[in-house]
Amino acid sequence: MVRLPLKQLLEDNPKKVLVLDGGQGTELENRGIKVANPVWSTIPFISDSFWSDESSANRKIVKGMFNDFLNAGAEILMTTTYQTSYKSVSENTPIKTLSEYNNLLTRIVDFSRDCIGENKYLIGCIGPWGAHICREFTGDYGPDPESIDFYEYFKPQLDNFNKNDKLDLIGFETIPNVHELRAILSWDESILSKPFYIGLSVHEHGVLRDGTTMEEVAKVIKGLGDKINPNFSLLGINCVSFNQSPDILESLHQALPDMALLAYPNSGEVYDTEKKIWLPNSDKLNSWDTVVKQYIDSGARIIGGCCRTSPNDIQEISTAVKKYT
Ligand SMILES: [Zn+2]
Repeated sequence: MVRLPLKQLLEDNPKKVLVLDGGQGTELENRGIKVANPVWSTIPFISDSFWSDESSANRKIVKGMFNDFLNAGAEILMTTTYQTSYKSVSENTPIKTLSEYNNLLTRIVDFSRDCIGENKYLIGCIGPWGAHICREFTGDYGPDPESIDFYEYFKPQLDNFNKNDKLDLIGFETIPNVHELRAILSWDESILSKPFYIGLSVHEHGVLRDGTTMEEVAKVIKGLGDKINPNFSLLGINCVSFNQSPDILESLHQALPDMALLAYPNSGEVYDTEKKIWLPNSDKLNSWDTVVKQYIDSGARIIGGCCRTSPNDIQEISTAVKKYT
């Protein structure tokens, strides 16, 4: 194998910080793919022409995105599978059976691996239950969140990703709700047999979108003691406010000083939920240089960008990571 196993790389090189890619869904949108639909950035992979026609326009766009993130310095990249759960796909596309679904995921992973080559790390990205019901930024999972069968929801995507050696890491992203966090952390190696991380969806006031504090998050993890799945490799924050993200990561570091962390915030623009557009942030307090330095001081081992971050942002992150490691 060309790559060291990711866990080994991080353990053997305590100073190593990996540069992640940027916001794929919004980057594909910038490049002309219409992602406004229930499976969001999965959409280019649903059409047969993506797979049958080497010169398909969407194929060139996705390949170009990976290329530009690589050239900007990304060392670990994601599959574009945030809204590719079996439930979302089978309810909203012509792909209906489990075998068609597995074929789709395998094709996406193969394609992504071909785009990035054997030397880079590949994350199998999985969005939260909230992405299926459009609640990942409220954390509101209804009146009876305890009764949600999270395992049933995630199982088809997990089973596929667990078995795929082209993936180095599974990434649960934008987890906004403590019930979902508890569910994921309750799964043992028979359910999650590959290294995985959890990216939390955190409010700018520093609590999970459902109000759970970072101390409570730490309590959930510490409470598992020896029962914690040894594949649980990193915890962090994603799709959070650029300005607030260094403080949020530091509070996670205070609560869990031994945990390897990761951070990939939004670009610093602000989403206007009424007009449904991104506005420039007139109060951008930080630059990537200062943010990255603070992340590293707080124990971050993987740093990148989430929604609206582009290859230019990844270039700035990469420069800062080189400067501070
Ligand atoms: Zn995002």
